[in-house]
Amino acid sequence: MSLRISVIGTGYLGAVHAVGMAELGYSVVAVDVDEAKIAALARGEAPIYEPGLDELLLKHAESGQVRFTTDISEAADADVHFLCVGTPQRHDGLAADMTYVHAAVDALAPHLERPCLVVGKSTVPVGTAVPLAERLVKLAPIGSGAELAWNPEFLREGFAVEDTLRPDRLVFGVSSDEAEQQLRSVYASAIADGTPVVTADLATAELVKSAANAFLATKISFINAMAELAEITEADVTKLADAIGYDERIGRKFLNAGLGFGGGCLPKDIRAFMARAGELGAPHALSFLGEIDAINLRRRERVAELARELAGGSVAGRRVAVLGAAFKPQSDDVRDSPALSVAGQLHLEGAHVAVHDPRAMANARQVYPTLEYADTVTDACRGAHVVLHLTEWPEYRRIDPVELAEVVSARAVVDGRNCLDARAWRTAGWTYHGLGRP
Ligand SMILES: NC(=O)c1ccc[n+]([C@@H]2O[C@H](COP(=O)([O-])OP(=O)(O)OC[C@H]3O[C@@H](n4cnc5c(N)ncnc54)[C@H](O)[C@@H]3O)[C@@H](O)[C@H]2O)c1
Ligand SMILES: O=c1ccn([C@@H]2O[C@H](COP(=O)(O)OP(=O)(O)O[C@H]3O[C@H](CO)[C@@H](O)[C@H](O)[C@H]3O)[C@@H](O)[C@H]2O)c(=O)[nH]1
Repeated sequence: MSLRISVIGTGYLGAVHAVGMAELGYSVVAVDVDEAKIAALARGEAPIYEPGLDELLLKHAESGQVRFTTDISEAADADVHFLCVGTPQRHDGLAADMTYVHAAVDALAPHLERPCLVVGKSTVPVGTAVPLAERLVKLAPIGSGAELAWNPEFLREGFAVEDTLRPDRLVFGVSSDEAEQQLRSVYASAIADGTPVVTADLATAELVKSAANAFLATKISFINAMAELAEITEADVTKLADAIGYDERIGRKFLNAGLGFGGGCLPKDIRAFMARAGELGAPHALSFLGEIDAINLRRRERVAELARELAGGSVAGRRVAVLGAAFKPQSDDVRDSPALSVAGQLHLEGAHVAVHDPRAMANARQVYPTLEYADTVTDACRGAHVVLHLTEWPEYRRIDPVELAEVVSARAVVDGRNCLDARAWRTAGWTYHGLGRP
């Protein structure tokens, strides 16, 4: 009989994971406490924008391969339960808020009458899983045989469906051979296609995830530190990245200098990692991540500063067009969006900020309701004294600077992602400013 899977938490990770498991042929029940989200998913409507998700969701919701519910007791019969709830940054510090993980286990455990594997996918501080396993066993009915494993998730938003169906690696944090075998059967098709598997203890699996995101954040801040120097020396950080990236030990990926990293993962994960190191008595081990965070946040301030300079010293009373609201292209996610952070700052300084984004306007409006939102790039830029290109949607690269010049008040553009055609913009009479790119 095919495996029965439950997925607890249907956000950016869980919704895709649930649908991905259905695509692999498993019978899936997906649970969330958010009634509106579950109602939308049950209708076959994805509550997030993620390329490829709509089609798969519709197919599997209609066929009943995946069901959505707010009633966690409906997950009781699953063989494998994936925990995909949020672990955001706490409001009172850097550490991860583990409330949702605990609540999910507390709600699920009493229903686990039969042997099953509960698999954590959320990103958690190292040292979470062992006590969580004890909590699970304590709250499950006596003799239920429920066991905990950790299988961190590495998907990228914008490529989430692809990364779920064809992961580049699998990490299984397990306490028994049975747990490993169960995870191997869940992911049998990816493993048959050659996806490498690293099997480890629970702590290693947790640590791998934090380490991966810390490394990615470090790579981005490294190149952005180079961009700071390139800007002063009028060197070109994009060429620098190409040149060092040809060294296979370095690699060109994640060396795109610009406005820096945001989103629901890298910023909060490096902070939680630092906080955890402190709790473990090793604060110095990760103190460099504080600098990685600081370099990253300086990029946002630099773009705000350039906007002020280009607007004649202050943005008060000036019109600023912000192209991009999502934290990255191909996503509607605005969590810790660098673009919106800059937009919000300039708005606070008295600018009239008009934002455009192909997918993230509804989410942006919820977080920054006082900004203006324009349906088209042209409308966002009408009368602008400065245009800020802050999220590199492909359509922004196709903007004709000659046409756009007709609607702005001043031809000044900051390319916060260093990917517009600088020569074309300058030829059309614009003052073009990249970040570490002359
Ligand atoms: N977003 C990503 O690309 C990604 C990738 C890898 C790992 N992660 C990690 O996965 C976790 C989830 O991230 P996300 O981006 O999907 O967050 P999210 O906020 O989009 O989704 C979390 C979901 O969990 C639900 N939830 C909260 N408490 C619940 C409970 N008790 N029972 C059932 N549902 C509950 C929320 O309503 C929400 O829908 C985080 O730990 C994150 O770091 C995320
Ligand atoms: O060269 C680069 C690459 C990325 N970014 C920025 O970095 C952020 C994060 O990008 P990316 O890592 O592609 O997006 P996420 O979807 O947040 O994915 C990260 O976070 C997930 C959640 O933990 C992990 O699963 C993924 O492996 C990890 O890449 C975005 O703001 C990007 O604009 C840069 O500034 N320069």
